Amino acid sequence: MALLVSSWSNGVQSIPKDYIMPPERRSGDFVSVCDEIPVIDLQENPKIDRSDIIQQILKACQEFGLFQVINHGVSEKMMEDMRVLYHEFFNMPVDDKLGVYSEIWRNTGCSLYTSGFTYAEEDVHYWKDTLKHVCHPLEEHTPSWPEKPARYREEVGRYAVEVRKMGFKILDLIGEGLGLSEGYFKGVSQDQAMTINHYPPCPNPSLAMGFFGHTDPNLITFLQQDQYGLQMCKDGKWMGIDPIPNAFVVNIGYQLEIISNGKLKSAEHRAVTNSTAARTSIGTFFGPNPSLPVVIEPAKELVTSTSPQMFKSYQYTDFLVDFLAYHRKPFPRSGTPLDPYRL
Ligand SMILES: O=C(O)CCC(=O)C(=O)O
Ligand SMILES: [Fe+2]
Repeated sequence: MALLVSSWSNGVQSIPKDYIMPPERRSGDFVSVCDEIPVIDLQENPKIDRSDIIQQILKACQEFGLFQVINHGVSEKMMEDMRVLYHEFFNMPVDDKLGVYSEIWRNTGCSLYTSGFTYAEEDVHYWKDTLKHVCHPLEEHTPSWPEKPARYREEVGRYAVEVRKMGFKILDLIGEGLGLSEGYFKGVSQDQAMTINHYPPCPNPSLAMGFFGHTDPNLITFLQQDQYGLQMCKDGKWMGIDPIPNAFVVNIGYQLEIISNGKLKSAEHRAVTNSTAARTSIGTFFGPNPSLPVVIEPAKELVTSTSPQMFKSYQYTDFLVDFLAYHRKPFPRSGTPLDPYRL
């Protein structure tokens, strides 16, 4: 427990040696907020055609693999309640978090851990603590969630239901745009999990990293952020993502790139820290159920003579094992976790 950054970093003047990234793994000083990252308004509006919105989303997924949505249907009050709740959660006394603490990242159930996937194996640590749990079906999973703050299960449960509605609405728009049959994504998005990353103020943000560069292994992710800190990489260049109040950042994960037969790009992203304020990102991840045998492959509709199959067919559980193994390899790493799946 003493390992949690939020439990020891308050008031420290400099970062411990084992949090100082080697220069090539730091974020560098010249990343600025990019105003080209698409912001898509999902408000139903008689002047905007559904097909226009679909085209905007597809274009964003092809060019950036990431976009923001506003007027998405999840109430601002609920989003604000989440920010307040998680602020309280990460500021609770250490003993109140014991029930969910775990030394390492776990794929199932609920865990609160620090740094990357496996703290004990890392040469350098990341300036973050993470709470992760599964959200669907609710009744099955809420008993594993934190008991404190007392309203946790009720409020987060309501939020998970609303985010699920928004998620499927956006997945339906993507499916329609790709020409897939209605409800195509249902079978590969049965898992809904939340990952809440908390980055306490860091005395030396330029020497430390919050979250290493990665691409989400699941289908699609919806993230709300309360401060600047998220960056994405496009064509080898890192760019900052504007923390638009009450927007969701939507990013494409590896499974959607594969199912779309490469028509949609997944987005590599990372998070930096800052010295003045704690930052908390609240992410919801949709993807195949990691506890069931689910076969993933490019959608048959998207494999044609002019667009040959780009990726193998495989079990999602195998992909997750390879993804983790990749992220446990020492630096420098070559390739990406997607490479072994290309044809
Ligand atoms: O904290 C952030 O903004 C990034 C979080 C993230 O990429 C993740 O949880 O996968
Ligand atoms: Fe991520």
